[in-house]
Amino acid sequence: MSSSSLQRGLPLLWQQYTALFSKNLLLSWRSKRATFLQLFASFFFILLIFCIQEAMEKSFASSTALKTVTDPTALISPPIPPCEDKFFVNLPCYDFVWSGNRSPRATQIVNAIMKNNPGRPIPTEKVRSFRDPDEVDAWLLANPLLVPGALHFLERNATVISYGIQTNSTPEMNRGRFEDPTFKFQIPLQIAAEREIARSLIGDPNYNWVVGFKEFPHPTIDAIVALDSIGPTFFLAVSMFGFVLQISSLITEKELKLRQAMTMMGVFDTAYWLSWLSWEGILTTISALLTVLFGMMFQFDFFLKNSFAVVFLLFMLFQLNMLGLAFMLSAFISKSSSATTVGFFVFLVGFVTQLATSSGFPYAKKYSRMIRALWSLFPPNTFSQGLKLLADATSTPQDPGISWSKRAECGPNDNTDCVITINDIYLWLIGSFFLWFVLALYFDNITTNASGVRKSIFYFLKPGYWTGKGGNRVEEGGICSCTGSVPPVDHITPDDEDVLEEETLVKQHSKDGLVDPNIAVQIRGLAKTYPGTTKFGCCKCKKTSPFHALKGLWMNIAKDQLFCLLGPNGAGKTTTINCLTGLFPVTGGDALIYGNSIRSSVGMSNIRKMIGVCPQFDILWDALSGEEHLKLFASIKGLPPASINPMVEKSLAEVKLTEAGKIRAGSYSGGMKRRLSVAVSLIGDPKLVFLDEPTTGMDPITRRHVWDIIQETKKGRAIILTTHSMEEADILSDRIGIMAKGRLRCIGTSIRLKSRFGTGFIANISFVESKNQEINGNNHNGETGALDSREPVKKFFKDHLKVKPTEENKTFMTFVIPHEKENLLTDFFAELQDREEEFGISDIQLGLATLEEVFLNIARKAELESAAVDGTMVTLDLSSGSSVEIPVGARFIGIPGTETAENPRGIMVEVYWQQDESGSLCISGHSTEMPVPANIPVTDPVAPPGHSGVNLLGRRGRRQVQGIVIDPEFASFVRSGSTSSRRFSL
Ligand SMILES: Nc1ncnc2c1ncn2[C@@H]1O[C@H](COP(=O)(O)OP(=O)(O)OP(=O)(O)O)[C@@H](O)[C@H]1O
Repeated sequence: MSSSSLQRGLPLLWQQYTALFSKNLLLSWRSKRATFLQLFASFFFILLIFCIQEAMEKSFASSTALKTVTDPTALISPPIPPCEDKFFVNLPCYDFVWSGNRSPRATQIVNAIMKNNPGRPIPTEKVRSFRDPDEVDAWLLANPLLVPGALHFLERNATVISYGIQTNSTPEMNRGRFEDPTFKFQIPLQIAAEREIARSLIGDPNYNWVVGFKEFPHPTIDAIVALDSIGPTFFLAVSMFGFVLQISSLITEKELKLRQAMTMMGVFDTAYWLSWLSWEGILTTISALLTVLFGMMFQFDFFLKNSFAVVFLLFMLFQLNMLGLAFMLSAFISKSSSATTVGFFVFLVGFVTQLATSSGFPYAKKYSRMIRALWSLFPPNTFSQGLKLLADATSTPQDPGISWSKRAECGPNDNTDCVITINDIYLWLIGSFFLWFVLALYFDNITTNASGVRKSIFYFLKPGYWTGKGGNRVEEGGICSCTGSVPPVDHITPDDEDVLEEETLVKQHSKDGLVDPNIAVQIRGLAKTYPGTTKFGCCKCKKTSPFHALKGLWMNIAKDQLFCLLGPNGAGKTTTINCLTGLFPVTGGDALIYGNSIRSSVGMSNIRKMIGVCPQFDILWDALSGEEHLKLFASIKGLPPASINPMVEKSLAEVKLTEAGKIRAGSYSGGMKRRLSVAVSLIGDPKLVFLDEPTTGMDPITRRHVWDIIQETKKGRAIILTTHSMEEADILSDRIGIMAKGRLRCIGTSIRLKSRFGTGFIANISFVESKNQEINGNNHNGETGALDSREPVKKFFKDHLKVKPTEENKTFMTFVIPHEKENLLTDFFAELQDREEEFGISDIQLGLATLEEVFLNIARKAELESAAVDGTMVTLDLSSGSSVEIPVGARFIGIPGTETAENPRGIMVEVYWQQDESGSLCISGHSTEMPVPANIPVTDPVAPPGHSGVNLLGRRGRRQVQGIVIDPEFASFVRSGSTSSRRFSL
């Protein structure tokens, strides 16, 4: 399938939208628990409100507060209650105390009060008497909470008895019940005192004294009391489920670079956002609908009396607003684990502002419009006011609620200070939703993505953004960080002849404006410097200095060619790929991909249609299967719908994932994930494929299988492959470029590199076992004998080529023959073959050095080059037990202090290097000690920058001895650098 047959324009937008929508649906379906909570959380909260209301009704059972009272019944002569009935009392308590006990008449009156208390004569131990009110006060002060009140009698004369009442006037609340001291205690005590005083004065102990008390007729206070007060908080909590889930889905896609992968596949931002908006919009609508239905199910007047549409719209618009807010906030969050924290913070802020809203702020005439407008931007506030309006409209049985037609009118209960109607609330919610959504899109573009790039602050002012022809240019660094000035990279003329030749060729093409039809990618002086940034955090300033990751790459990559980019960690391979795929803006130079410049937005959008990328890390959704991944990416890429299913089947079969095609990628092994990533990169038959370490984590069999796939797909397209496996590079590549420290160090076919940078030819000589034994005669066991039998061969090599075996055992010997002896080899091996029988040789193999050796050589030289500049040292432990510090990558090291009469120039060793698991260079061993050749004159010791002077162990403190570098490369780096003194000059 060629890029020309891919979908474009509106059909592509629609295809991407439907694919992304299905992806969102699948993700929600696969995380059922979270989706269930999002939809049904309202049920639990409404149930809770219902329970709270029931509990309130129970505790108010003795009061008429929650009942409608139209014809209040009179309370006739209520009795003095027992003191234990009080909410807060210390036992044993008194029902009342009194003063005036020196008056017999008062004593008689009190006795009558106790005896005649309706329904319950008061026992004597429940009453306490005092002489006068002062005594009572002193006692009350010393004995709190022992009595609800006191009576004070004063007999003035035979016909006048004064009395006074003293009560604890604090009203009290306990578990939702209310105790008013006037009704609970004072009135019964007063009635009792007056009744008995009257009887005493009249002299008739049966005198009838009836007093009745009636409350006002009043309507019920509906359960909406609960909804009105706790409703806003509870419904805010309901919306938080969706809010947190939404933020975490968006951030996860950003964090796992899934968004970036989709962008590289050419996803439209519009399709991406619309797919989220519509799916979450559906969930929100269902959740709002269920909230209203649950409210009706629990028979709340709030939900029953207000029109269904009015209530539903309020809940739906509110939840949609919270969604917009979630979209917007997600632009500022980089870790999905922070979603809950952000959700909690928003909830807390919402809770506080809702409290203020419930208390009337700022929806009253005394507050300015401006304050109201600002306040209404935060969805929980408007929602809270909406709930209040609807609750007010159903607060009494007579209130009919708000109907759809009356939504723009002020309710009957709030028309005195009516500044906002439910219709205004809708308008605010719709307006603020669009505001949040537009801000979400804007911030999404101008905040840095997972790769640390963003669009400019005014990107939307560029016409190219709207026409689709450009406007995709990205910048580096966050909006709150200032990128420092980027120092230019010095151009260094390559010292390798092949690299220089390639550079000259590309420069010539570029100068002549020539586009070679056989070239897929032409890299023209590509440079990339990660700018140093200064980030202003809360209390500190973070500074990083600029880093030159690519220092000018020039090369051609032909069509139908697999170009392998090798290099140690940090060489700049991934940076090259990211620049070529448009993920990072380039600092200098350019690259043409099939004639399209990566620096032009139009070029880049053309390039995206013809490339496939398998990034270094697997970019997959754990919850989607292999098949679903391929379908999604194929749809994003724009494959015609009819071709998607056959393509997916074929692709799965190619990467041997047919069986696992329906299994979720989360349960794939590392190798399976890589294979799926390779399959994704090949979707749509791209003309250029980038494979960044595609076989990492694969077992040898699968790796070979993937090699087969790559070999197969090589036909008709260019592939740029990076790998740390030399075997892979050797087998697959048509051409290899080895990079180190941001520069191309060598380029050519595998054979060319081996012959130029390997130590030479490797000759493996195998011996005939029986011949050995024959020569050994009767010494069958002796190793010495076996070795002696090979002496003639050793001598033959030494005499003709001046080489010793690097490895030897009973049955074979290995010799490394330097390149300069190449012209002697034909005659040498011809003679060796002729004398095979004489030497007891069974087989002779001659090969070139391995690519690994070439790679290590190049990496070692690059490390040494940078060690000369920045002084990176490692410790070399010598077999003699001592150790020296040497620059990373140094090959020949002179050991200071080993000069003797026999070896006037001292001793040196050859250091062997290898790559560790992380790809860094480390010492693997060293050769036996040997004298420093006589032709190397001894001068001052080498002191790379950062290392001040030589410190010989024991002479100055306990610092390490620094080895003396005898590598020619190091000498030349140091000479061109800042350090001028060397111990050996070459
Ligand atoms: N966003 C960034 N900001 C600053 N420096 C970066 C950034 N990305 C990469 N680098 C640095 O640029 C250098 C090149 O990195 P790059 O990822 O291209 O190396 P690589 O050759 O792909 O290595 P590997 O084999 O480990 O993948 C490294 O030293 C790295 O630390």
